[in-house]
Amino acid sequence: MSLLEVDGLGVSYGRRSGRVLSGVSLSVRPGEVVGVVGETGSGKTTLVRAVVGLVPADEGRVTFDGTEVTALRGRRLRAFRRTGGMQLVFQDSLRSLDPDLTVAAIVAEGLTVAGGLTRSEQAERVDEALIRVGLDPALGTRRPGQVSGGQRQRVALARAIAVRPKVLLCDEPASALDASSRNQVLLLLDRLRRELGVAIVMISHDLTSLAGLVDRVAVLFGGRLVEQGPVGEVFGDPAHPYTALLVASAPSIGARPLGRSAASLRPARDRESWPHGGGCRYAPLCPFATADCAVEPPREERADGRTVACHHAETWSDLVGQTRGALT
Ligand SMILES: Nc1ncnc2c1ncn2[C@@H]1O[C@H](COP(=O)(O)OP(=O)(O)OP(=O)(O)O)[C@@H](O)[C@H]1O
Repeated sequence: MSLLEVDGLGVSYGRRSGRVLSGVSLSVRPGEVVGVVGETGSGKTTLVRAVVGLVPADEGRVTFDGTEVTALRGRRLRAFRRTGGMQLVFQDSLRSLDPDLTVAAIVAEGLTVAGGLTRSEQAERVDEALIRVGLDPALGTRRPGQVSGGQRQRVALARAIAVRPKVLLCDEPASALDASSRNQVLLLLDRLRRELGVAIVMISHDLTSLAGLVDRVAVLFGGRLVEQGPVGEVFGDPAHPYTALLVASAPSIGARPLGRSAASLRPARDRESWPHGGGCRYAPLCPFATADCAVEPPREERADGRTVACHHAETWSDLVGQTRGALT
């Protein structure tokens, strides 16, 4: 049973932006960690904002714990948000945390909004959340500018978990940090998932950050999911040429897709004239694309929890190497 179901989600920011997300489907089970990876501008932030109802969807549905979030408006949407079942954690905690509030007041924000707790119960929950993320409750009197970047990100996580959510939506939660603080935040997320049973959707452009943490991964390109499945399978044996390129470009994750070099997967640059119809968004760059890829919507093959949207999913890997000279 999935806790969060995203079904055919489409989003645009007005007519001029065009479709920023199209036909995105994703499901998250209780306690599961799902990674969403994609390059800058692929729509990752838009996806998490649309999931919590901060950006309206213009097609598709988001259902969380039995509630269709995309059908909620106005008062009902605000009431749903107050329950705190889904919590967003942003990349830049210096900007997302109110600089004038103390750490304790920040962590208490969601609890105040949800209501129903006495002052002392609320203070207890704040201390409990700070301890849970590895911070001394004595830090509660400081302001965001008076703690380190790594500590600030922990404060953002403490704020999110204080309301006991079922899903944390983390948008590049560690990418603004130095390597050591980044690792600590990733380890902390892993611990929170184990100790609290909270599901996590983790957005990142960095495969390495996702590799050791997530159960499943979805790959976004140009606002569409090109592939998703168990992380070991997707990173170990990519079914979409774009995923293969990402994996080959991230040697630190230890996977060796097809045993080939990144060069054979290198994007083609000679297809600018190809029509951008309803076909595969990656077609103009894909070294294995044929002309119909650009106009025909790619099939979504589903088997064993894996999905791949590629016309040549079964055959492109056989062409690696042969096509390089011909198409790139
Ligand atoms: N408020 C907005 N108004 C108009 N266009 C927007 C808005 N927010 C995002 N976009 C556009 O939507 C597309 C997807 O942006 P989004 O921020 O979701 O991508 P992203 O994958 O999260 O990128 P990054 O990794 O840089 O954060 C981009 O082309 C962006 O310019």
